Amino acid sequence: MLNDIEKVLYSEEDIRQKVKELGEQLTKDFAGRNPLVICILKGAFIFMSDLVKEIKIPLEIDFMAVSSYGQSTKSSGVVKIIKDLDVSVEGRNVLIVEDIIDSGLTLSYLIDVLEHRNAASVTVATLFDKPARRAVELQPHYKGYTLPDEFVVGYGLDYAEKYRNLPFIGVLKPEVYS
Ligand SMILES: O=P(O)(O)OC[C@H]1O[C@H](OP(=O)(O)OP(=O)(O)O)[C@H](O)[C@@H]1O
Ligand code: HPA
Ligand SMILES: [Mg+2]
Repeated sequence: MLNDIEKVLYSEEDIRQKVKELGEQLTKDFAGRNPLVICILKGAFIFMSDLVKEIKIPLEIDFMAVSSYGQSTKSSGVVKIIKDLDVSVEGRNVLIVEDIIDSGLTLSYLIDVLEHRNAASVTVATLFDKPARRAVELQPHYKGYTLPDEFVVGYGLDYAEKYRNLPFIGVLKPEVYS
C-alpha cells in the first residue's frame, strides 16, 4: 500500500495539530448553539471522529452517505444520497464536516438539500480544499489545508475504496490509476 504513494503531503502529527486548532475555533464559534454536526460518509469518517473530540461544547451528530466518484479520480457530476440523516435539520445550526472539497459539486448539492429542509444555518468545515478544480462557486467557512491539483488519499480519502486507513494524506502515484 505504501509503495503506491508518491509523496506525503501532511503527516499524522501535522493533521492532529490542525484538527485541534479547528476544534478550538469551532468551540468558540458554536458555543450555546447546540450544533448538529453532520459527517459526510465515507470520506469524512476519520476527520469527524477526531474533530468532535476537539469541539468542547454540547453538540449532536448525524451521518449522511453520498457518493459521486465511484472507481474514478473524476467526479461523475451526479451526487447520490446513499444514506440520509436520521434526524430533522429544521431550525438547527448545522455543521457539515467534509474531508475534501474538490469540484464542489457534492457540497453545493448538500447545502441546497439542507437549506430546503429549513436548517437555521448551514456551515461547512473541510479538512482539505482543492480550489483549482472547482466547477461551482463555493467557499468553506472553515478549512484545514489548501491542496495542489493532485489526487490524494489517506486519512479517510480513497481511490476505488482503498487507502482510507493511511494515517497521513499523500499523493497517489499516477501509474496506480492511469
Ligand atoms: O467536491 P467534489 O468534487 O464533489 O468532491 C468531494 C467529495 O468527493 C469525495 O466523496 P466520494 O464521492 O468519493 O465518496 P466517499 O466519501 O465515499 O469516498 C469526498 O469525500 C467528498 O465528499
Ligand atoms: O483528491 C481526492 N482524493 C480522494 N477522493 C476525492 N474526492 C474528491 N477529490 C478527491
Ligand atoms: Mg471517494
